[in-house]
Amino acid sequence: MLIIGIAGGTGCGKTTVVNQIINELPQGEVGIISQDSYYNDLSHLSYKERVNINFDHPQAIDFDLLGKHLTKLRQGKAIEQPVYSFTEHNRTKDTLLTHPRKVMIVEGILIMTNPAIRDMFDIKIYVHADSDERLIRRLKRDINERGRDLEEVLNRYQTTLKPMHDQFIEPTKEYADIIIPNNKYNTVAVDIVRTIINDKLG
Ligand SMILES: Nc1ncnc2c1ncn2[C@@H]1O[C@H](COP(=O)(O)OP(=O)(O)O)[C@@H](O)[C@H]1O
Ligand SMILES: Nc1ccn([C@@H]2O[C@H](COP(=O)(O)O)[C@@H](O)[C@H]2O)c(=O)n1
Repeated sequence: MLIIGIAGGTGCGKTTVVNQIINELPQGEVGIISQDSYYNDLSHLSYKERVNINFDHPQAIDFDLLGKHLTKLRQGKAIEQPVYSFTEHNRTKDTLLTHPRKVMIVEGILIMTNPAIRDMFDIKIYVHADSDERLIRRLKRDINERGRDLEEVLNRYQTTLKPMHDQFIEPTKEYADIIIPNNKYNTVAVDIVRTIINDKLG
């Protein structure tokens, strides 16, 4: 199994790049794990308390569970990937049965901040987009798809998102084997990663 980690700040285009990579690859050969599925279970907190959580700090992630799941997948065993709700700020009761594949892609803002998780990646990719571009994308996406408003996104940006990005996320760029510039759609970089994966798939 080849495990590829794809990190980068919010709105840089990780999910989009992953979808572009797997598009045109044989179905059933590549699996996806999203870091968002591994936000800590916050069922013990009220909605009001959950809203105030710093979701951009490494401590917001259940890296133990993510590590256990990646180990199981490497052993050829299926896992029950949690399903996350951005409107509830919590895991749902659902899980997604995720089977091991020849290539597993793990994507998320904080996945390279944890040394044990980082070590599990055979290839580490960092997607870069400038912070103004990321903020614009995030505003549009969170308002259109994640039930947020302008005030919420800007407030979160100033209080946690930007400081956590500078402190924890951007520094993980130094661990990357490949950095994908993504201010514009980057089909060349996507093709290169797809070629590497195709090689592995034989
Ligand atoms: N290169 C790009 N140029 C313009 N918009 C993009 C680009 N890549 C992604 N987007 C858009 O930006 C938003 C955030 O992208 P997404 O892939 O969800 O980022 P991430 O997973 O890194 O947070 C989405 O609405 C997506 O369609
Ligand atoms: N309840 C939550 C949990 C996380 N976020 C934000 O999601 C961002 C990470 O996801 P991307 O798809 O953008 O990589 C992160 O910046 C958190 O602030 C949230 O808004 N609400």
